Amino acid sequence: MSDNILKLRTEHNPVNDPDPGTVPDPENATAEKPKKMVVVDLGNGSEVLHMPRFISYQDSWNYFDYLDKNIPWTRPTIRVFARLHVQPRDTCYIASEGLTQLVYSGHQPHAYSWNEFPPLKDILDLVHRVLPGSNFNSLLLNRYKGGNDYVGWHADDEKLYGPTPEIASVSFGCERDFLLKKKPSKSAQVKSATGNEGEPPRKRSKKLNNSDQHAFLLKHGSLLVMRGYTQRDWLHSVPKRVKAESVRINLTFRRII
Ligand SMILES: O=C(O)CCC(=O)C(=O)O
Ligand SMILES: [Fe+2]
Repeated sequence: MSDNILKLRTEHNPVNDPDPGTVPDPENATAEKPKKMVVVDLGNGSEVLHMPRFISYQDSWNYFDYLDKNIPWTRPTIRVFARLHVQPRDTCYIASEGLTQLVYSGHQPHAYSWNEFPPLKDILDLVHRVLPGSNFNSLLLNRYKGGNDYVGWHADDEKLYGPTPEIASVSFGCERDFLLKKKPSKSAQVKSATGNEGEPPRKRSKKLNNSDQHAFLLKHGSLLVMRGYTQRDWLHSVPKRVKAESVRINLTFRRII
């Protein structure tokens, strides 16, 4: 692919990407519009940022096409609760040199270099610009080929990311729901295991307050950031959706410390 195709702009495109919520500035029609960022305080030092229009519509499709065709996607076999499963989505892993190797669910993905996929470095730059102080050095890519592909409830709480990892997630293509739910507290887990409050543990563990669950629709070109203690205290998932027929590509930037 030629570099020109991927000379991507970050500014707003009024034709492809109308944004009725932002009033144009008649004094300076070319001024870059501030992008909307929603901050959700999850409590106890956990936080989510959501920027639905992070990358413009057309640039996002250019990235989607590049990644769909050029990333060496695989569907590895992973271990979940001592059982082997084919991971229910395609993945690939990129990391800077000299870092601790990532191992998750008994699987050690091959680490490709950023230099092999220059557009990923451009997206990384865009992410660094909206998140001052961030310095990501690895990236897990996911490709969901349709509504049957998913990621189950988990936290990205591997030791190599440290106690308060910041994870920046960029989505292209089919929009999918991204769910967060609070992990049961340690004391609730003990009670639930012993069943000492008269209810079956399964039933009780499903009771969540509204503030203990959140849903975000991750649109084409959006950015979602989890930070603080989100990985310690919360689980997240992208569930199956029968109606999601087309492909979604997701990039999760992380920092290995
Ligand atoms: O696809 C997504 O939005 C989330 C992916 C994810 O949670 C992960 O790769 O750890
Ligand atoms: Fe995750």
